[in-house]
Amino acid sequence: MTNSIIDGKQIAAQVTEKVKKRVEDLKAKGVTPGLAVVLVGNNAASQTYVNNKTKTCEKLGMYSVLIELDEQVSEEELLHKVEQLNNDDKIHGILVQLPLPKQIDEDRVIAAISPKKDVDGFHPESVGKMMIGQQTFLPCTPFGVLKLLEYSGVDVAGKHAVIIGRSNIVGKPMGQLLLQKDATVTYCHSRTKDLHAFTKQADILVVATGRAKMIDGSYIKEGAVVIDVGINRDENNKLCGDVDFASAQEVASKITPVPGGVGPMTIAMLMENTCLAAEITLNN
Ligand SMILES: NC(=O)C1=CN([C@@H]2O[C@H](COP(=O)(O)OP(=O)(O)OC[C@H]3O[C@@H](n4cnc5c(N)ncnc54)[C@H](OP(=O)(O)O)[C@@H]3O)[C@@H](O)[C@H]2O)C=CC1
Ligand SMILES: Nc1nc(=O)c2c([nH]1)NC[C@@H]1CN(c3ccc(C(=O)N[C@@H](CCC(=O)O)C(=O)O)cc3)C=[N+]21
Ligand SMILES: [Mg+2]
Repeated sequence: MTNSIIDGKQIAAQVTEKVKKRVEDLKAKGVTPGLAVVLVGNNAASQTYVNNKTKTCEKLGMYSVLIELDEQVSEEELLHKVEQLNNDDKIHGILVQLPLPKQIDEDRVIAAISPKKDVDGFHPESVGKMMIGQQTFLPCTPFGVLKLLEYSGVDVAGKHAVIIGRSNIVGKPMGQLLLQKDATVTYCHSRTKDLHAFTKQADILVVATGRAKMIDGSYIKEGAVVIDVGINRDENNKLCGDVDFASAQEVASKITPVPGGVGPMTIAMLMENTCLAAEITLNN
């Protein structure tokens, strides 16, 4: 198969270049887009993503604050913090890094974020609007995958898209967004019987399971487009996806690597959403 590797880092750079111009316009009008990232506890992986987010903000001339709370923080304290950020005019976007420790009800925290500042697109109001095709903040990872496909010249309409994974933050919204682009969508998950039978029919295969290298070339139809959302560590502690890249690229026509695929797009779309949030406040 003559395949091409989808360069997520490069496409993310193109997306953020456009955001940078919008940030300059906003600043000329007296508004600096601001993002608050709330990190509870000191999970090493979360720390990396969170650092990427605040670094990218700075590069684009955006304002960013990182709020680090103790692993033991109470739900009440966290909700109080979110409320402060909701009322802070310098902050246009709020992201509470997931997962949260077990004493905290994630649904309550997400629901407490003002939908106007919900740049993750996880609030029930945002999810509902997305479902019915109304303008809203789209969740960054699936939104980033749509952009990757668009920039790579993959036409989604009429294609069979198979999503492995049905989480609220990746799999579920991914299927909805592809459906809105006129794909025929199949969801697979841990209870799916005969996964092969479904994946082998996929023109576009999106893998978001959190299982290192579980999808090898044998699951993939010749010429399919393969999008690997997974971020895992392999036996040598090296970053790897949910797809076994070496065997998958033998059969795929286009494939995303890990790192350098979906991850950088997630960050780019977060920047775009934050910029959009600031533009909306300026126009209201
Ligand atoms: N690149 C990026 O920007 C991002 C990457 N990620 C990464 O993407 C991956 C998925 O994340 P997330 O959606 O949050 O994970 P979750 O653990 O919330 O969901 C995993 C999904 O995969 C399904 N699944 C698990 N094992 C299998 C299996 N053997 N066969 C079929 N389906 C299976 C589960 O099914 P069931 O529902 O039945 O349990 C579930 O729906 C992780 O590696 C994560 O680190 C996540 C967010 C952003
Ligand atoms: N409220 C919330 N919103 C999120 O968007 C969210 C979250 N919680 N919790 C965790 C997941 C994971 N996630 C990633 C973001 C960037 C990379 C990323 O930048 N990856 C790079 C490098 C990764 C590295 O070097 O470790 C790459 O794949 O090339 C990865 C994963 C966002 N998430
Ligand atoms: Mg919890």
